[in-house]
Amino acid sequence: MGFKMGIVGLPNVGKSTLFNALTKTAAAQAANFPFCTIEPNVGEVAVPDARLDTLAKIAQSKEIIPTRMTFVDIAGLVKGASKGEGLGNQFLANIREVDAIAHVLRCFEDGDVTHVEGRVDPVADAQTIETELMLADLESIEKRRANLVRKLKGSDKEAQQQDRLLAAAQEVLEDGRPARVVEVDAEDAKAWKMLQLLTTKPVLYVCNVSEEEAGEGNEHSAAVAAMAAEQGNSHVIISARIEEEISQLDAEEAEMFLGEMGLEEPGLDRLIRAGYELLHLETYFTVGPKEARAWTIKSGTAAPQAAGVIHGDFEKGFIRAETVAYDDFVECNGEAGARDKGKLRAEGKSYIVKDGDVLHFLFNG
Ligand SMILES: Nc1ncnc2c1ncn2[C@@H]1O[C@H](COP(=O)(O)OP(=O)(O)OP(=O)(O)O)[C@@H](O)[C@H]1O
Ligand SMILES: [Mg+2]
Repeated sequence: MGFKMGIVGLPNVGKSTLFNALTKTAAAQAANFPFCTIEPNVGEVAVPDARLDTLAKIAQSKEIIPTRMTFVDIAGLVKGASKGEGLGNQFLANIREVDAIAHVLRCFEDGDVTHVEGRVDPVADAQTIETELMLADLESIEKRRANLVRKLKGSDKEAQQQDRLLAAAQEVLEDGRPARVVEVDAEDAKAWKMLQLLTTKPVLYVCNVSEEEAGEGNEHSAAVAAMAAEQGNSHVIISARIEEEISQLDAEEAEMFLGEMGLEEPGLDRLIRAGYELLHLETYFTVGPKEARAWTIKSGTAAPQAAGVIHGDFEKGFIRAETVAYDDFVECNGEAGARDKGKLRAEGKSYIVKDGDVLHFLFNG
């Protein structure tokens, strides 16, 4: 399925620096994915997961293949983008296509790097961008509702549902709030998502701080943290500059560098994991002597659909899944041990796959 995060923010806040750092990681592992096509501003990034290495060691897998997430580096938005012909609207269309937004906020003071508004104030910047996204949503809602008028005269159920949802979004937006605050029933969830409103996308704030502040952050990132908590959004503190430097080092050098900076892991790993959580994603594994591989599913996915992530035929011909929980797999030192100790379960079509499951699918095909 492929989950996409859009990197969004004002110009010159460090979006491309971050994107470059992220995609350097992917470049190093690109050999594992010979068939993956990458557009210039779109990059696939491996999702770091220490469990995969542990599983590979136990099963003596020849290859380790992490699961991946897509990042899209979107050009800077400015005040008035929602009204802008051409580029402004083009960028907004790019945002429409992503599943979640990584909103980069300039939290570093550096006189040499120009801030478009001439001051460092990430909370105000966040509001500038959110306002543009809200205006863009309002405009598209008005257009769409106008187009629905004719259909509403008949008894088109779908049009009625759309119009009702659009009206609910319009009401909060006119009140100066993002559409994500609208509470949506389960029956409307799909149609709501299909509206692709920009301000319904989950947001992760990325506080881009200076190199010295990568560990603890600063007053600006603290202000963002407070804003995020109030909104129910999450945030990470990162120095895009450092991440870029780290991404160019080999594993050993990177570890030394991190140690010197007093950091436990690259900020990118935290960012990717936060994005994963934001999208309610989970990982299951397939493990054998050939390869140990991680796969991404939405939380709450049933076994046949989880199998479908590997191949459509696995889903169509699904018979059952042999399942070992990650901890059991490690404790029993592999699948054979798990089987001996009765930790290998056979699960049917209604089984909801759990994060960390090691799976083996049986199917007709
Ligand atoms: N944490 C940081 N500390 C200091 N300088 C930084 C930091 N992050 C990025 N920069 C610098 O800020 C400048 C702008 O970065 P970058 O080009 O990544 O921004 P951008 O958001 O992609 O801009 P645009 O929207 O114009 O494409 C670069 O000179 C970059 O080196
Ligand atoms: Mg850029």
